[in-house]
Amino acid sequence: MMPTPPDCALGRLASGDPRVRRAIDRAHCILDKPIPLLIQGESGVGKEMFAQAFHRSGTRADKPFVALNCAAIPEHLIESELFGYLGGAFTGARKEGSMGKIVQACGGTLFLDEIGDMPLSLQVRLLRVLQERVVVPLGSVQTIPVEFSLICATHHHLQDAVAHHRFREDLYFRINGLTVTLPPLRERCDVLDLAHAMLKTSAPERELSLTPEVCDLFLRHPWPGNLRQLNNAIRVAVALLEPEETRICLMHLPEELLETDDVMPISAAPAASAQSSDLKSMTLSAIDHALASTGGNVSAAARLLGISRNTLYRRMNAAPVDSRRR
Ligand SMILES: Nc1ncnc2c1ncn2[C@@H]1O[C@H](COP(=O)(O)OP(=O)(O)OP(=O)(O)O)[C@@H](O)[C@H]1O
Repeated sequence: MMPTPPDCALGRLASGDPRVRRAIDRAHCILDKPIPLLIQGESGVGKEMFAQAFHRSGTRADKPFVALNCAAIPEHLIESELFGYLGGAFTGARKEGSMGKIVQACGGTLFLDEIGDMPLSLQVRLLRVLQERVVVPLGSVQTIPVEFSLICATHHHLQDAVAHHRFREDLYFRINGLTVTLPPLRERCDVLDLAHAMLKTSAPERELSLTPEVCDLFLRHPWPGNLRQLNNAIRVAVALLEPEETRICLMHLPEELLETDDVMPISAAPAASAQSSDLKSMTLSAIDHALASTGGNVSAAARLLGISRNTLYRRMNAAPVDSRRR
């Protein structure tokens, strides 16, 4: 499998994690081929961002990317949103009708988020569209030919849903040309890389870093909200930073991160002592992760941790042998 070129949108998705890298490379192999992509993973792992990057990397990049979240709208509305309708097709319908997401996506990409939550009755209709490549809007007898690239995403295990008759097997085989699974953030080894990339995006004009305590917390936190939660934490921290400050420390983080962690709560840790205890409390897991994600490059690991190279060497040498085996 060829590595994804770094100059396309898929290649630019920050990832030092081998599972994500493999998902990117596999998806890149089917770019511009008539193979539907299915993206699995917990909420907030970046499924929609992955789908958008996939769309932007292909020849359809300048065509529409049309998304529909099947879990976010009621059953009767999904039908009209997806297939469109003629004016007056049902009570409350717009006078001028609606072309529907499938027709809007023609020539581009249709992204069906939370496909596992699509009601069974609509699954039959979607299957027909995918097989026959035509849409019949509600209230119409005319067929509209459609051509689009399909990406679906779900946090459900679709094979289980098929086994429990909540998802049609024939539709499952239609939509999973290639399945990629994005791991939850707690299992990724590039949490600090992601945090730094998000820092750059949140404050492009500033040279900001994370204190070792923050790195340590980030590495230990279970991140139930995944990348969405990390991104939110970074945005909050940047907003709370004083203009002259350049280091994100614990006091800048959202409270729920500190409450669910065994780090000393901020109420008991005044800002000054939080700063001075940074280095002492930096655990070896932070150092190990930083070294692992930089391929053992001490200078890069020190930059990632927001400390100098010499300080990192001192910290590594001071580490008791037993604790290094943790
Ligand atoms: N590769 C990435 N780099 C930086 N930030 C990211 C990345 N992927 C996701 N994010 C951040 O996480 C947020 C959630 O991403 P996204 O909506 O793609 O997740 P999702 O898995 O589709 O979530 P859901 O299942 O809840 O719809 C995004 O708004 C973005 O802020």
